[in-house]
Order: sequence, then C-alpha cells, then structure tokens
Amino acid sequence: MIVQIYTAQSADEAVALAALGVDHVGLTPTSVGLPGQITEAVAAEAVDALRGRARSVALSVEVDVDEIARMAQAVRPDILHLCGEIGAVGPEDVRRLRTLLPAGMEIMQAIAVGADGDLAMARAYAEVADYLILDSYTTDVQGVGAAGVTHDWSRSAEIVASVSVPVILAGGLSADNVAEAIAVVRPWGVDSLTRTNRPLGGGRFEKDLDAVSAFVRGAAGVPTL
Ligand SMILES: O=C(O)c1ccccc1NCC(=O)[C@H](O)[C@H](O)COP(=O)(O)O
Repeated sequence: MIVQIYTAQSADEAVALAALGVDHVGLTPTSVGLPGQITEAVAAEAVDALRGRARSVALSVEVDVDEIARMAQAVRPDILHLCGEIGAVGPEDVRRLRTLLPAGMEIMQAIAVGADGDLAMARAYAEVADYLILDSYTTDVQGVGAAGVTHDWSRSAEIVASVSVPVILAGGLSADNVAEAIAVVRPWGVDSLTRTNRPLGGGRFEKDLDAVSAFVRGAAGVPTL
C-alpha cells in the first residue's frame, strides 16, 4: 500500500516524512493561497533532498497548461498532481501538457468524488494520466482537495473497480479511519493532509510526525488483494 503525505513545508520535513516510510511526499508550490503552499524554490529543494528516499509529488491548481508546465519545469517532481477546479484542465489538455513536461515525469489527476459525472471523468482521465487521486471537494479551497473530510467511499470503490490505472484515495484520512477506508475502497495508495498536521496558528502548520507514523502503520496493517 502506497502512502502519500501532503504537504511538506521544507526539505528537512520532506526527508523526515520519507524516513517514516512515506512513499510519496507531496509539495504545494504556489502563491495562490492554498493551505499547504510553499515557494517553488523550497519545493525544488525538497525534490532534490527526496531523491533516493521517496518519490516527490507537486500539485497545481492552475488551469493554464503552459503555466502548469512552467512550474513543473522549475520544481521537477517525479509526479505532477493536477487538482484544479473540476474539469478546468480536460483530458485533451492533459495530453498536451504531457508533451511539455520533462521526460519521465508522471501525471496524477484528481477526481472530485460525488461531483456530477465523477465516474465518467475518472474513466476519461484514466486514459491520459498515470494515476488518479479520488478526493473530497470543498468550495472553501481552490481546486480539488484539502477538504479535510471523507466522501462516499462506496463511490470511490466503484471508480477503483472501473479504471485500470493505480488509484490513491484521499479526503479526511487519518490513522483512525485509514484501515476501514482501504478495506472498503481497495485503492493502490492512501493520502493524508489535514489530519496528519499539527496547527501552529495563523493558518500555518507542521506535519505531526507521530500522526504520520500512525497513519503509515494503519495503512500497512491492511492486507492487499
Ligand atoms: O496542499 C494543499 O494545500 C492542497 C490544496 C488544494 C488541493 C489539494 C491540496 N493538497 C493535496 C491533497 O491532495 C491532499 O493531501 C488531499 O486533498 C487530502 O486532504 P485532506 O482531506 O485534508 O487529508
């Protein structure tokens, strides 16, 4: 079971997450005002520090393909995570984006579970992306994700069974519910942001390494099919 944790706030924190057994370390290089945002320079430093330790994932909520490609070229993550507003970057845009990325960079597409046409969108994006991330949606945060709440896992299970790319489940996951989520959805991986954070006040946070460690153990405790 792959464990992905968003979002490291520094290169040192990214390395600490990898040392706990996190497989994918998420980074949020932007200045648009997202909960986990860091600068592109810090994200690029974290990507370098993670080489040989864990895979790096960097997200974008942008809708302009050329701007997304510019960020990807600057940060150079192993995986580019597309989580802009629902449908704003369509499957054909993702196809074009791939031609603009550094060789070998993979693409993970977010699907807002519960949105109109979620299953059809998942099938269409599965044709052009390397991974899907099934996430919760809130209008409080730009893009798809960082909602801090779970969604209808039976719908996610249906999507997992309908596509042939690896799927990560996200949305309100913590050590308390990850085993149940895996048992219901049977994803390839699981992701956590809000419920593995330690708030520092003023909207800032650091990762709670004890909570991350418990999450890694909780995910590992479920036998894979
Ligand atoms: O990191 C962010 O600030 C962010 C903002 C907008 C969309 C996604 C974002 N983070 C990446 C993720 O995919 C989260 O890890 C995922 O949505 C789970 O979040 P949570 O429900 O808070 O565990």
